Amino acid sequence: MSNSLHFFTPSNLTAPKQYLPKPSYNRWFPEYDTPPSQSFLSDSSSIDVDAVTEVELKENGFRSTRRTKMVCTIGPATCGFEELEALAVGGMNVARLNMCHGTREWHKRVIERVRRLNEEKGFAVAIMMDTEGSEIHMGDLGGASSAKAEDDEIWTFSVRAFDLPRPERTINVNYDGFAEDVKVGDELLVDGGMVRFDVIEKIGPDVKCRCTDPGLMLPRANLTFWRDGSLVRERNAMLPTISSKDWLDIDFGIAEGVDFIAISFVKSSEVINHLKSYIAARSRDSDIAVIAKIESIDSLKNLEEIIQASDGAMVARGDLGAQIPLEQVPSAQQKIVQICRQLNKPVIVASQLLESMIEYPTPTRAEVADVSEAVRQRADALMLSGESAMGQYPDKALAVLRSVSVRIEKWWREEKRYEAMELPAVGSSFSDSISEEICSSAAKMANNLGVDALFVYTKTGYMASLLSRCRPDCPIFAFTSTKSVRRRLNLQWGLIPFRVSFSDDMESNLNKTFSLLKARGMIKSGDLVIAVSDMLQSIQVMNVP
Ligand SMILES: Nc1ncnc2c1ncn2[C@@H]1O[C@H](COP(=O)(O)OP(=O)(O)O)[C@@H](O)[C@H]1O
Ligand SMILES: C=C(OP(=O)(O)O)C(=O)O
Ligand SMILES: [K+]
Ligand SMILES: [Mg+2]
Repeated sequence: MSNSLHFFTPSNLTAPKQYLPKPSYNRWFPEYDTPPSQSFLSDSSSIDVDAVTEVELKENGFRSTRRTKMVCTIGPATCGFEELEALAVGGMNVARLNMCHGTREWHKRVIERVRRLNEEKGFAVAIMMDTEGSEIHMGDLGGASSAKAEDDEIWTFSVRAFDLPRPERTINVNYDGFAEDVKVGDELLVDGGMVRFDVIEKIGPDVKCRCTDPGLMLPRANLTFWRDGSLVRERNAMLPTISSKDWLDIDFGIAEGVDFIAISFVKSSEVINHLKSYIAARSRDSDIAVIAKIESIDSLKNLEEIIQASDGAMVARGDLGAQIPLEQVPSAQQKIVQICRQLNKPVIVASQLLESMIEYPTPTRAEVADVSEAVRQRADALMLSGESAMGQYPDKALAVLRSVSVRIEKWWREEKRYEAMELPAVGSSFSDSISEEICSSAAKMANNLGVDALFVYTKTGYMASLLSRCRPDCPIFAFTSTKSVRRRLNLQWGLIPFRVSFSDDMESNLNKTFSLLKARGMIKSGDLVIAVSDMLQSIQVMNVP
């Protein structure tokens, strides 16, 4: 059975495509026992599918496959091949490298391991490089894992570099103008208020401070200072969003072919546009996506233009919570997630999701509620930071994200709890508008007809993102012909990306993918599927033969 609706654009009106040729399945029938590594040869009869997704699909069935994607920050706890593999098995879709920490050599080795994992074990883990940015932070504590400040203690914050061992109660600050900028009487906050000091005296490059709220300070913790109840940010506004060290890291990221570059402390859309042209001029395929981190007051002011210019955004609650009152972070998160959805950009909710799991094997009830809320908001992805980078239980933390996601997504579908979100038109051309209409109609049909899966054939990934944006009840199988597009689609809600070569002939594409997926036990005869593509603007409803 096959029903199709066609929407002709001016271009395909003049050259209508031959449609509905006779199906021929056997040609495409793959070997059952091809190990993932061998299916990576880009011959036309192979399909690349994430080994973990395949297992999840078979275990949970179509409908209960996880829709929310997972990003893990890689650090000392997870940089080894086996630890990376454990995260990949646990469902990590994107590995994040935070350039605040470690050397380029260290990051290069991690990238190589992730690549090897993908090649040898059939994963499609994407890589995100996150810039350091030029905000003020402490030094690395000379190798110590933390420093404890007690009430009333006097500590020295200084721009001087110290010889090791680090003098007692002394903290190095990365920013040369620090001692000039602070004033006696300012309040100095470490990591958004985890530890607080009053500035009591300035002696040349040294700033003496009295601890007013004791606590643990971690290496390279963020520093902000407050005067008369407001954040002092004049100087920060003058620092470049992308520092000279960041540009070197970006060159490194381009050379390594990372999939995403996340930019810290974005203030306006200009820097995003600049970086995008920089990347386009330097990387041949220019398929590195740029993610804007929303973590400053300025980024909140220019939210829409920043998100519009970017390929995605991150709600970076760590620094955001240091710049705006904590009680405003949840509404900012809700707003950022909503704008991203409306502008069709993937959004990551980050920082402290399962903070207690850095030390403990189970999360707090409040953390589970926080993760649930992000899933309920239908964010594209959740991110682990310290939990996976340096925590005791990275795999357990990932398992919590996974199980909470699957549970909340199911609850949402069963209870139909979604408020219908108004999705404004995002495209600029008539053809784009048609694609949007096709995707929203296909998603609606999929919900109303209770289909098993949406199939989308997409060269650039755009059509897949439009379907994802509708957050349909069924999973979306996204077929694309390049590895890089497939890895990038990994960040988007509900997409199960496959790499497969296909032609302009939809009927043969469908037959080919049906038989490839049937052979792997991922679909079966009789399953109801709705298919769309960006080559032929049509919606087809069909049972798998
Ligand atoms: N590449 C790395 N090398 C060493 N430690 C790291 C690395 N990446 C992350 N970490 C550790 O994990 C913690 C949490 O990571 P993240 O949230 O990305 O950084 P930050 O705390 O600087 O915002 C860091 O504070 C640091 O202790
Ligand atoms: C993710 C964040 O950025 P970073 O870890 O680089 O400070 C954050 O501030 O929440
Ligand atoms: K960073
Ligand atoms: Mg940050």
